[in-house]
Amino acid sequence: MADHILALDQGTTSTRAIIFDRDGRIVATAQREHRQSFPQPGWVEHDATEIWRNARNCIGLVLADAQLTPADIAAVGITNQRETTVCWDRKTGRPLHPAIVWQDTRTQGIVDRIAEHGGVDQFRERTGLPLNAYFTATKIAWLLENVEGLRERANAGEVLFGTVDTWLTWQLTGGPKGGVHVTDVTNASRSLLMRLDSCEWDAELLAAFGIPRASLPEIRSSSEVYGHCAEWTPIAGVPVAGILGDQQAATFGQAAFDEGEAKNTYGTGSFLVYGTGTEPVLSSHGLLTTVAYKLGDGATHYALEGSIAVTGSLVQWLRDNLGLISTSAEIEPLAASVDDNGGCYIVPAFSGLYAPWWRPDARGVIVGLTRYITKGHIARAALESTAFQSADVLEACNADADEPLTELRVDGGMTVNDALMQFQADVLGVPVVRPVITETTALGAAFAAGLAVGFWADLDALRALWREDRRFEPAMSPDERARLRREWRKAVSRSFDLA
Ligand SMILES: Nc1ncnc2c1ncn2[C@@H]1O[C@H](COP(=O)(O)OP(=O)(O)O)[C@@H](O)[C@H]1O
Ligand SMILES: O=P(O)(O)OC[C@H](O)CO
Repeated sequence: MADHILALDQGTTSTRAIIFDRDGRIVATAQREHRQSFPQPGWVEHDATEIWRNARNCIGLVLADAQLTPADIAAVGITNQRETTVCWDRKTGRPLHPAIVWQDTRTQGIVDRIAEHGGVDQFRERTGLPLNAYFTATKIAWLLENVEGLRERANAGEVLFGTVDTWLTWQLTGGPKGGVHVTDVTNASRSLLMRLDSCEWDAELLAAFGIPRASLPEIRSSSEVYGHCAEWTPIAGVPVAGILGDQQAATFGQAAFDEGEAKNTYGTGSFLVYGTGTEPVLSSHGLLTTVAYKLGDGATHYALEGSIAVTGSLVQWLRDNLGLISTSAEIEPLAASVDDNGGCYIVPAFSGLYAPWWRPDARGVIVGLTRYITKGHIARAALESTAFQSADVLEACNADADEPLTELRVDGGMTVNDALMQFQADVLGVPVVRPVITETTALGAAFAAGLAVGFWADLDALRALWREDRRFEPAMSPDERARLRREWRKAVSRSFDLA
C-alpha cells in the first residue's frame, strides 16, 4: 500500500525532494543547490535544465534513501519559487533562454513604458498586484521582445511559457511526449495576467503585455490529479496531484487555512501570508492580494501577502560577495560576538524594495558606520534587517486586517537561528511560534497532493498534524522597540532614489 507522499520543493537556492508519512513526518530528504547567475547588475538567472536534472536526481535519491519504490508513493506534490519564468521549445523540451528569476529587475523598462499610461496601480483591482518587475508577465514580455525569433515562434504555437511548477510538471508527465502544460491558481495569481475573481487569464492584460494565450499553461486548482509521471522518471506512474507556489504551500503546511491565520517564511526572501477567506481583500498599506489555495472544485481562498525580496540572500551575500563568513550558519556566532548593532543598519534593497514600500528606485545601503563598527556589527545588522523588514510588513498587515495578529507562525531556512527568532519577537511585540516541521513548504505541497488522492481526509485531519516546537516571547521594552524601529525607518529612507 502507498503510505507516503513525495513533495518536490523547487526553491530559489535549491531543490529538495522530501518523503512524508501519514503523520506528516519526514521520512527522507534529498537536496541539491543550483547555480545562480548574475550576468549584469540587476539580472538573476537560473538554468532550467539544471533545475529539472536536480529535481529528477533528488527524487531518485530520496526514494533510495527511504528504501521505497514508486508503488509506495500515493502522489507527488510540487511547490516552487514563484514568478521565475521559463520558456522552452514544445517539441524538444529545450529552454530557449535562461530562466529569469523573480528578483531580476531587467524588466523595469517595460514596467515604466506600461505605467506611463495608467500608472503602477492600474491592474491592482483585477490582479491584486502593482505593476512591478517582480511579476511573471513582465518577464515573458521581455523574452518576447528580446529573444530573436521568439515572438514569431510563440505565435506559431512552438513555444511554451511557464513558471517552475509548470516546467517541472510538464517534464515529469512526459515532456515532449504528452507532458501536461498546467499551472495552479496560486502561481497564476503572481503573473499580472490572471483575474482574481474568475481565476482565468484576462484578454486585456494579455494584450497589454503582448503575450499569446496559446503559449501559456492552463490554470487549474492546487489539489487535483494533473497527470501521471512518465515511465522514464524515477517515480513512473505516480500521480502529480498538488501544485502550490512556495509561499502559499508554506501557509498550507502551517495549517493556516482560515481567515485571520498567518505565517512568515524566512528563506532567500521572506513572505508573510495572511488568509482573508473566500473574498479577495485589496490592501491600502502596500500588501499584495493573492490566491491562497483552491482544492479541486472548491471555493478559491485568498490572502494578503507582504513580500520581502532579500533576507536569507543577504546572509549569502555576506558569505559569497564579501567573504565575511564561509557558511550561512557562521553568521550566528559572528553576530553574537557583539552586544548590539552599534548603530549600524543594512537595508538590502538589492532588487529595489518590495512590501510595504514598492520602491524600484531603492538600492542597498549600510548606514551608521563609525570606526567602532566591526564585522560582528555588520553580521548583526544583516540579521536584524530581516526582523525589521518583517515588522514593517506585519504592521501593514495589521492595518489592513480586521483583527491584529496576536502571534506569528514562522518557518524556512533562517528559523533555525534562535537569536534571530528572539529578536523578531522583540521587535514585533508578539510571540513567534516555530513548528516541529519547519519544512512547511514541502509539507504544504504534500498536503495538497494527499488531499487530492484521498490520502488525508480533509483539512481537519491536516490541522491535527501541526505541532509546536518553540515559542519566542517578546522581551524588549516598548521604548527600546520604538527607538530601534525609528532608526530602521530612517535607514530605509536613505535607500530611496538610488537606482
Ligand atoms: N543559521 C542561519 N542564520 C541565518 N540565515 C541562515 C542560517 N542558515 C541558513 N540561512 C539562510 O537561509 C536561507 C535558506 O533558506 P531556505 O528556506 O532553504 O531558502 P529557499 O527556499 O529560498 O531556497 C539562505 O539564504 C541562508 O543564507
Ligand atoms: O525560493 P523562496 O523560498 O525564497 O521563495 C521565492 C518566492 O516564491 C518568490 O516570490
